Amino acid sequence: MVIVTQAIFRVRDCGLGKLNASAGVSCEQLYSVRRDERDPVGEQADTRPRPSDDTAMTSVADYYAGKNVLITGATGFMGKVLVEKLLRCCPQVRALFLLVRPKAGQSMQQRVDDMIKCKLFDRVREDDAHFHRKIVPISSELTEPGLAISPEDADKLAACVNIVFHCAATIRFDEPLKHAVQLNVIGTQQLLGLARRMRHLEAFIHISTAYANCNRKHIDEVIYPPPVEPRKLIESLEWMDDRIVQDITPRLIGNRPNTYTYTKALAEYVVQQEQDKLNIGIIRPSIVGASWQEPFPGWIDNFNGPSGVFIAAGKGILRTMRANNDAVADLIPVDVVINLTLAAGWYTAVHKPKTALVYNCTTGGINPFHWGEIEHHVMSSFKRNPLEQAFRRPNANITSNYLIYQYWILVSHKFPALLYDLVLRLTGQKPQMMRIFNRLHKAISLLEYFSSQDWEWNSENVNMLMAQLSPEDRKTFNFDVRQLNWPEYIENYCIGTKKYVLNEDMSDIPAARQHLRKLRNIRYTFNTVLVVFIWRVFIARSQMARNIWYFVVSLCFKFLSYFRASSTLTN
Ligand SMILES: CCCCCCCCCCCCCCCC(=O)SCCNC(=O)CCNC(=O)[C@H](O)C(C)(C)COP(=O)(O)OP(=O)(O)OC[C@H]1O[C@@H](n2cnc3c(N)ncnc32)[C@H](O)[C@@H]1OP(=O)(O)O
Ligand SMILES: NC(=O)C1=CN([C@@H]2O[C@H](COP(=O)(O)OP(=O)(O)OC[C@H]3O[C@@H](n4cnc5c(N)ncnc54)[C@H](OP(=O)(O)O)[C@@H]3O)[C@@H](O)[C@H]2O)C=CC1
Repeated sequence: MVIVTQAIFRVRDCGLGKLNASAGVSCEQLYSVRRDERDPVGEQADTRPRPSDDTAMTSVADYYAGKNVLITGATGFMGKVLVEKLLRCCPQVRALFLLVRPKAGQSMQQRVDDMIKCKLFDRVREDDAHFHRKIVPISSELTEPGLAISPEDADKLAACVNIVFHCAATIRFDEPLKHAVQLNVIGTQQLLGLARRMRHLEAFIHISTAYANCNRKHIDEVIYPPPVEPRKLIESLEWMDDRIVQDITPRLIGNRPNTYTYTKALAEYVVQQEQDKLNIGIIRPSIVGASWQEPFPGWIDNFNGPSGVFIAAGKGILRTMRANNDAVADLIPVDVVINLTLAAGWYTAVHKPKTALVYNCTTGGINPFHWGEIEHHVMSSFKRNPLEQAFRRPNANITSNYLIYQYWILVSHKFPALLYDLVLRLTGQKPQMMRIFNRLHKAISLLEYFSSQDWEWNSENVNMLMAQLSPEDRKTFNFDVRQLNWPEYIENYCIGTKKYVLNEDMSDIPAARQHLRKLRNIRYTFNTVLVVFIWRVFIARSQMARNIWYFVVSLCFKFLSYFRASSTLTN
């Protein structure tokens, strides 16, 4: 409560801040500190923002040359890809200021060091072994007053930053409303407050979601009126205790499925309020999946959205899910989203649109693919490239029928889990399968809203942006999803979950295939034993079943004798 109150005061303070508020520390002073220890290019780099007349004709990479970029959420899935792409394709970028919080006993510096060691950065490392010198981590917790940035750092940022990419958010579908508001709405307000202090800011790019307005079927590239005035909501949450907030959350979010989409809609409105003072672009990606092409196909590092479902299906745990076979699966590769984001940053800074431009970054209207097709390709891909130690052979079926779904949950999830746990108990081990299934059921129940229906997104601004790019930039910052070959993409996606999420070795595939064959044989044996057992029980109890059995057996016998006789005659 105290945090919310302080945050609101801070936001109000920020609201009074003037665009050119004195930062107290100059950009040169910042680099006098950083240059010695980290930034060898600092001497030559030009920190002054370029006038838009000069930049109007520049390429995207040229625009970012010499710029100081601030990124929130850089340790997240999309943030990492953004950092990588900027460093690789805009090598003249001056510095990347990453707002990072210490987490799980690690300092922000350790977290950034770990992040840049990961495979995602291999290509950047090849090009420039010292790329880390351009990265300047800034300690920040977005839910704290003033983003918990030290006054010195805040002054430095105000003096230097040219472009802001705001990626940080809570993307959990079960986030309590208060926390979702604190991060997604108040955090955004506070960042805008800081942005208003940035004397050389040219663009503020906010990452939203295509589902911010999922209560509508047709979604244009406009900011719709918010479900509630954010200020009023923030004021109310200030005095309400968590229990009350929990009780009223369903009524507040109305026909949106969760606090995530609700708070992202509020955040868009909050960002829009600044369009008179800042050059703003809003990116709305749909369901962000593994990379399509860059830095290499299939890169993914988390269980969010479809990735967790694919892995659970590949491991043979997930056998069914509620989804509409014919609904459009609006997946968008992460590299496409990042390319569009960087291009939008360039366009916003150079062309300075009068109002905030929204970019619906989706595939459904351009190159549609459906959940039924996804199911087919995911299953066949995991049969070709199996995951290690699968629980059962991959075989998931999606259905939109509630009763069929419940039937499969019982027969294919709960019954095997009970059986497996029984075996574990009997062998003196801790039962675990039922617990895993309960967590899986919670996850898929939160996703089914998105897989059971489809939406139509207008993408005029995306088309306009593409038309503005030079042919060269259209290749380097490619977001033309018409070229996306879905079966190939899904295959790489599944392999990516194996390699990068589960850290499995591709050389183990023969052993994994052998394991699947073993599971198939176990299944055949189990099914045969089951059928014989049921039949035996049935025969023992019913005269009619016995008669049918004798009839079938005698028929088979006659059939065999006939064949034997006819083959003797022909010989
Ligand atoms: C072949 C079939 C084709 C059909 C395929 C249809 C796919 C249909 C996708 C629609 C997707 C819409 C996406 C909207 C697009 C945005 O705008 S937002 C971005 C997406 N955001 C998310 O996906 C966040 C969703 N996740 C959550 O909210 C939380 O992780 C959950 C699901 C509530 C679970 O929270 P938790 O219990 O606190 O714990 P957490 O550590 O997060 O995860 C617990 C377990 O659930 C598992 N899990 C987490 N996420 C998932 C997941 N997505 N799936 C499975 N398991 C998961 C974890 O692996 C973990 O397992 P264990 O390692 O414990 O065994
Ligand atoms: N993934 C998807 O399918 C989609 C995502 N989006 C949007 O894209 C953006 C990025 O999503 P994605 O990369 O997938 O999300 P991730 O969950 O992977 O990353 C979230 C980032 O936000 C940071 N963050 C969270 N809480 C705080 C905090 N209190 N203070 C500082 N930083 C914080 C995280 O830091 P830390 O590492 O410290 O936790 C992390 O870097 C979000 O705005 C999301 O709404 C939109 C559509 C789809």
